[in-house]
Amino acid sequence: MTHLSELSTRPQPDSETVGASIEFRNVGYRYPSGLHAIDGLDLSIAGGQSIGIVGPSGCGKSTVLSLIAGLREAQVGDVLVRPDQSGRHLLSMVFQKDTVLPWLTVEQNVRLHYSFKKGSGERRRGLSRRAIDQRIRELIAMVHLEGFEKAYPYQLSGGMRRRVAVLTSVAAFPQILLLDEPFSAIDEPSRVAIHQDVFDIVRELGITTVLVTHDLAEAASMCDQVYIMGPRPTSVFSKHEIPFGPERDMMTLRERADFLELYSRLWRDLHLQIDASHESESTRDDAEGSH
Ligand SMILES: Nc1ncnc2c1ncn2[C@@H]1O[C@H](COP(=O)(O)OP(=O)(O)OP(=O)(O)O)[C@@H](O)[C@H]1O
Repeated sequence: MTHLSELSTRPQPDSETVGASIEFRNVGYRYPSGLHAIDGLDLSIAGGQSIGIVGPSGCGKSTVLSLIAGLREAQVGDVLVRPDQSGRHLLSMVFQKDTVLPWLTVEQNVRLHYSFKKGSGERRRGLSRRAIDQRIRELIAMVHLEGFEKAYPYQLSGGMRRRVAVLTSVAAFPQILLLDEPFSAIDEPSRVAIHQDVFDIVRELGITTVLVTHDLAEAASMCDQVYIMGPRPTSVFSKHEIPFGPERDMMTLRERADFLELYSRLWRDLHLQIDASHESESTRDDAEGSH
């Protein structure tokens, strides 16, 4: 990929561009229906760090993201999102479903989101139309879509559309990026290539990233910490430090013995929680059946 350090768009990294920090303190959340989704959840994410959230199906992972995004409010405990000092756009989200606008080309989609960049006012600050065009081109090059600027989303493969979706979400240079199973619908080789792009982009831009996924290898390769969640109402079952550092080659990482060893530790915990989730579901069914 093209490194931002080679680009004129590179935001000036300084102590202020580190991304927002996020903390959950003993958080509990119930849906208005009464369904208890989260109970006693503690999480701590430093600015610029990437964490992965993995757990049994339906345990409450997406609910955690909606609390960070402020779409829902916890009834118990505190969700603290502390912006950095940069004044950057606070938060962007990428979902599993396509969020690319189908009536705009790749370049127009990226330009639209770039225009959301907080405090940019770049035309007003005297940046010429040509310079902005150059920045848009550079952003597109970051995800290897040169030559597809004028293509519409329907003319792209699933993997390419995902690249555009991720690119639009980082074009506004957010402090936080929330990813909700964003790559699950794409084939494995494309997925690993996109992991590399996203990993490099969020590192370079200093974006705090929270990734919800069912793919343990994805979490282990892209994150600094992985949290394995327990059954609903969910809380953290175990937290794992990922030791692979800021320079990672996604293609070869999966072949390494230390990666496979970590993967098997993660899997062991996830397996336990999947079993626990089945047990608590059958207990719930029994309790409901006895009424
Ligand atoms: N708006 C809602 N009202 C009531 N219950 C909801 C609502 N949204 C989700 N739920 C329920 O809350 C629980 C947690 O949902 P959530 O989507 O957070 O789980 P998840 O771990 O992300 O699921 P999955 O692994 O299947 O993507 C589930 O039982 C779900 O059915």
